[in-house]
Amino acid sequence: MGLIEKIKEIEDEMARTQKNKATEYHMGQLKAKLAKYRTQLLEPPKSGPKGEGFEVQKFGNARVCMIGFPSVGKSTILSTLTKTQSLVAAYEFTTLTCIPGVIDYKDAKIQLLDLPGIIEGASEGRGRGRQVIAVAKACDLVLMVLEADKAEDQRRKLTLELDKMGIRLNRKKPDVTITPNKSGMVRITSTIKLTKVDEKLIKNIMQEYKIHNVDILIREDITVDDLIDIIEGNRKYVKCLYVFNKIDKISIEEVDEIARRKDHCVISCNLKLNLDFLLECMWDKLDLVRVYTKKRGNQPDFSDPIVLSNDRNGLMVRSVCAQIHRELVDEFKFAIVWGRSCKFNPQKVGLNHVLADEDVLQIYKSKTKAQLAKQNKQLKGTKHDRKKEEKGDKSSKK
Ligand SMILES: Nc1nc2c(ncn2[C@@H]2O[C@H](COP(=O)(O)OP(=O)(O)OP(=O)(O)O)[C@@H](O)[C@H]2O)c(=O)[nH]1
Ligand SMILES: [K+]
Ligand SMILES: [Mg+2]
Repeated sequence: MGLIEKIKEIEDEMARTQKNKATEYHMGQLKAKLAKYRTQLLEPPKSGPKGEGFEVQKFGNARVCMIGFPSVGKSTILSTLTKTQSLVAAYEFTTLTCIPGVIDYKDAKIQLLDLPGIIEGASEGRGRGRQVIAVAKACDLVLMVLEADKAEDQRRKLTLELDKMGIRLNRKKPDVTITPNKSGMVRITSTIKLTKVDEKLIKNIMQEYKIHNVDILIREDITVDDLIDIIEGNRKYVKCLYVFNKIDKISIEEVDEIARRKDHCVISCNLKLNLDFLLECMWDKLDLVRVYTKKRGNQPDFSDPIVLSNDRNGLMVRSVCAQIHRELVDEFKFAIVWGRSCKFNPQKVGLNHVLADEDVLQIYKSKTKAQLAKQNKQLKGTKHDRKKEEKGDKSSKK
């Protein structure tokens, strides 16, 4: 039996099983089994053709991709927001590969990826769904593009497909730490009351994974799925913005209601409606921080910031140095900062100072290794000369 069939079998059994307190433990075990098969499915094939991925070179300060059903308007969005033209047509699967474009926004460059449409069953290999979803895993933000009049159904299906491939949208990694011990048992500590799992259920799951010697520290009211996510360890927590396109097809009342929801943006490419707001939403969601560097006595270059990602690189001065030059962290002496991250303006700071958007930074270096070596050489040289002179003095006195 292939993996897909095994998965199907467990899914069928889960659908058949009534959900109640008595079946809770069995359901937990089924979920763990399912997760294990799905992880196997995610592993690249050991032999045979790997299947063409959609590798596109990273560019710019952040990467955003568009995921959606066919013909929801992904290519229209790319062609509208960037200088790149991606083929737009009324038939499904117009786009067959990954097409990158660049959005210039607030001095930053954001790479936007147009992708083929995906359909139900994508995670199990229908169409090029698996490759498409793999791209989403490596992005800073997913735009889930939905057709306004079919949006809820599309959203539910897409979320499920992404979920099956280990992508959790707009969620944080559950606060659970599992550390090995030598006690020969599973020890569970929780800092808050657990209402969705009990000790027996947790131990059942651990047994399913054949994990016996661990301490589990739980700091939030987790579900079985959260626990499995932590054990599997390969989940990706990705930000998502729900983009409702073609709002020209629904009523103004509906538009108004959707527009008020968190992480939602309503647009119409045809009517060129709200596209500026889409950019603003993307920018807010990406949460990028721009830092302008300046040289002593000069004005900062406000057109060319160093862009830091709030979650990936961290916001410390150290990250800026690392982006400028590999050795700058070692050569760093101190920096002076103007801006919102400071108590005083300007302020002298070290490598661990946390920067804020639009800060201005002036870095002072200590001498580089090469400079130090040169200095040493010169010093040696002068010592040598002095000795010579001294010797000369002595001999002349003789
Ligand atoms: N009514 C309406 N139609 C739109 C809008 N935006 C795009 N379309 C149309 O939707 C159709 C599909 O657009 P595409 O941009 O090719 O869609 P896609 O998502 O890239 O499609 P695939 O590449 O096939 O997955 C085209 O006929 C567009 O003109 C809109 O805001 N309103
Ligand atoms: K299309
Ligand atoms: Mg397209």
